[in-house]
Formats: sequence, structure tokens, C-alpha cells
Amino acid sequence: MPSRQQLIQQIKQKKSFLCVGLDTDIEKIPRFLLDFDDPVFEFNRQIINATHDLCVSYKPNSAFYESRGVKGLQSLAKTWQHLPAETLNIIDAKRGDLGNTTDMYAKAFFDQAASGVSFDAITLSPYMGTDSVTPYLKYDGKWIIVLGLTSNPGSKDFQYLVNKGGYLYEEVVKKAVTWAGADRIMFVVGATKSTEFTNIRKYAPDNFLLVPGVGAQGGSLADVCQYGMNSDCGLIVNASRSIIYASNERDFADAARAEAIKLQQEMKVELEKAGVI
Ligand SMILES: O=C(O)c1cc(=O)[nH]c(=O)n1[C@@H]1O[C@H](COP(=O)(O)O)[C@@H](O)[C@H]1O
Repeated sequence: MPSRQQLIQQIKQKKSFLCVGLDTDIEKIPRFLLDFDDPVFEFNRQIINATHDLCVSYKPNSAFYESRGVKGLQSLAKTWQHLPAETLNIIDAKRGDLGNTTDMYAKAFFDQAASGVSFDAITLSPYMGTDSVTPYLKYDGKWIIVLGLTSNPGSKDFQYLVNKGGYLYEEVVKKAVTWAGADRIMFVVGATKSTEFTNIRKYAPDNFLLVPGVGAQGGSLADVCQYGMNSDCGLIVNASRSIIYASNERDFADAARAEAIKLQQEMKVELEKAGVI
């Protein structure tokens, strides 16, 4: 489980701040994998083996596993076991519920003895407030990643409501930074919102931002870096479909690696430009 310093160290060493999203859909993976006992795990295993030197994080999206019931949870547990120790291994669960229920979600994703998995970080919806978030912080060293400003069109419905002269998403970030230090809390900010990064940085100058939305959703890496990067990098940029489904044939892992290299090369240039490396 990387600490903030270890994460920064890894970014400098790999010259990358890439997170590979494991949004593994059994309908989309190459057909030949269906001959394996656990096709989803086999797909993830090959993707991880092909990309781990190019990325600093992996993010399985829980929905893709939960949707397959017990089998899906088994694939998720096996995938977790195969993830490298040095990468920040995020479960994208977008949970948010009140205290005692949150204790159960925390066990489900952070407590290996209870559930068989122990991710390093979890994505959370802040809508239910402080007591829906803080129980996760009882787990030493684990990270929480709070939805700040999301990448989807529906983000306009609530996140841009004006409240006390600022947007609701700004209030979320202002409040959430009081829950923990920049060594325990990150924010999700969609790559499709690049100019808003300046705003977020006013309230969260040091926090890492998890940025989905490059690749399939059309966000620009250069814009994200221009407005969101800080002196430690401060960004983890996720790409899921554009990497993992780069090919639907037997060469899928090589094709994923080629896409990851393209992003890593762009990231290296941005890190050099900002003086991080
Ligand atoms: O929390 C997230 O990761 C997330 C937040 C957000 O605002 N937008 C967003 O796309 N995501 C997730 O990031 C991933 C993006 O996948 P691709 O669009 O295929 O790269 C999916 O797992 C989404 O659920």
C-alpha cells in the first residue's frame, strides 16, 4: 500500500501517473478467453502483466464484478491477489451510506480477513456527509477518494448548483479536506472538466486528484496537466476502455501495452515540462 511519498517516488521512477482501469466486461473480452476457468481473471492477469511497469495504479470498477454475482466477486478477489504491491490499488465502488453500514462496506473492501480483499483506496460519494466517509479512515494507511467533480453529463444536475456564492462541488472539496490530510484523501475530478481544476486546486492544493475521462470520454491530458498538476504531480489519470479493449484478439495484452506506452510517453513530457522529474 503506497504512502503519499511512495506514490510520488513511483511516479518519478516510472515517469508515469497512469491508472489502468479494470472495467472488465465478460461480453467484451476476446472470445478465446472463455475457455479459461475464470475468463475475467485471465484477462486481468494478462493486462496487469503487460502494463505494471507503465502505471502507478489499477482501478477495478466494482460494478463489473458485482454484476456477475459470486463468480464476479471471485474474479475480483483473484485479481486483487495478482495486483502488484507497489501500485495504488483502488476499488471503484462509489459507496456512500451511514455509519454502521459504512463499517460493513469498509470490511468488504479493506479487511482481507473478512472479505478476501484489501484494496489500498476506495472511491466514495460524499452526498451523505461526514459519517458516511470517516469510518474508512479507521483503517491505517488506506486512502479515501471522494467524488469532487465527475466527468459525466449528469454532473451538472447537482455539482454545479450555486450555494453561498460557490458551486456545490467546491463546498464538497472545502469540507472534505477537513476529514483527513493529503496523505489519506484524494478527489475524483473528471478530465472533461479541465478548466475547473484551477478552482479545485484553490481548496486542495496538495491532494492527489484521480482523473478519469481521458480516452473513451474525450478529455485532454494536456489540459488536465496544465490546470491540475502540482509540484508533486498530484494527478493519477485513469484510462479504462481505451487501454484494455485496444484489441479484441489474441494480441489484446500487447495492444493494451501499446496504448499504455502512448499515455506514459505523454505523461513523461508533462512531468518534465512541470519540473517534477
Ligand atoms: O470514480 C471514477 O473512477 C469515475 C468518476 C467519474 O467522474 N467518471 C468516471 O468515468 N469514473 C470511472 O472511470 C472509469 C472511466 O472509464 P473509461 O471511460 O473507459 O476510461 C469508469 O470506471 C468510470 O466509472
